[in-house]
Amino acid sequence: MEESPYTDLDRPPLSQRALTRALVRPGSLWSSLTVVGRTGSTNADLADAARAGAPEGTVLVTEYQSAGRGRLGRTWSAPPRSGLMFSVLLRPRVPPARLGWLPLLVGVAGATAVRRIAEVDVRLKWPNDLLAGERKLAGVLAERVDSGGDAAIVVGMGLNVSLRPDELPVPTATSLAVEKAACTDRDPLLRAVLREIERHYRDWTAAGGDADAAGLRSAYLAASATVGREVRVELPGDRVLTGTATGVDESGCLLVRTGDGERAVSAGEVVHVRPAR
Ligand SMILES: O=C(O)CCCC[C@@H]1SC[C@@H]2NC(=O)N[C@@H]21
Repeated sequence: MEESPYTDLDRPPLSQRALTRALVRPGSLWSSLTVVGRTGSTNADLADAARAGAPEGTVLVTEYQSAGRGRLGRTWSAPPRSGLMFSVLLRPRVPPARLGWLPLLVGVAGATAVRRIAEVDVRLKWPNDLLAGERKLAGVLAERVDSGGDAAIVVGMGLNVSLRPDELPVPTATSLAVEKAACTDRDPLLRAVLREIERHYRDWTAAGGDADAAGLRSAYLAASATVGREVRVELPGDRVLTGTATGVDESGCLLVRTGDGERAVSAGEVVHVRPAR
């Protein structure tokens, strides 16, 4: 088996038993919760499980990933037990045009949980990066899986928890420890994130994926660090868009007012230029 490049195991493990007892209950969205010591990517594992017919609400958590996936073809890595890295399998019955709100929903849930448990003031860079100041604390990757029938979507989150400054993957990243969080215990953090996802997901699916009716758009805008700012958006295919971010549409696209009118962006890397006046 491929060895981890890290030797520092001076960090407490997650408790599958306690997490399962707290989260996997009759009537709960979460149907099973598994913690593994290591894997390639929890998103890849749950995509395989989805194709094999795994039910909605399957949760996979890992202490270490050797091939963690990020948005836009990037990677995600962290020393063992230093972060929260998990994926959930969801099968939302909402119109396909509204599915773009699901990763935003998970971002809102993460931000709420981190604020409450860790007492760190986080905001969301569109679509769903959790920022402390302008530095990235967590990211979300949603991947659609073709498993026949309803849409199956695997949503994964990586949250930097106890990484020291020298362990951060890039200078623009941060961790709860670096931000002097009130709590860096991953069990309560994971419980809070999953409970927040469940709460928003129930409201959103009950509203047929309508982000306004579910109160999701207002929650997202309240947490947004992007809307109202001047932005540069690096679009797929080396194109760049500049303008002012004005909102998020019913599909979860970022609306940007440019010199040529308003554009709806469905994918890309946002760079905050400076506050809009
Ligand atoms: O900001 C990003 O680019 C998204 C990062 C998402 C990382 C998480 S870690 C758990 C899950 N499994 C993966 O392979 N990726 C996501």
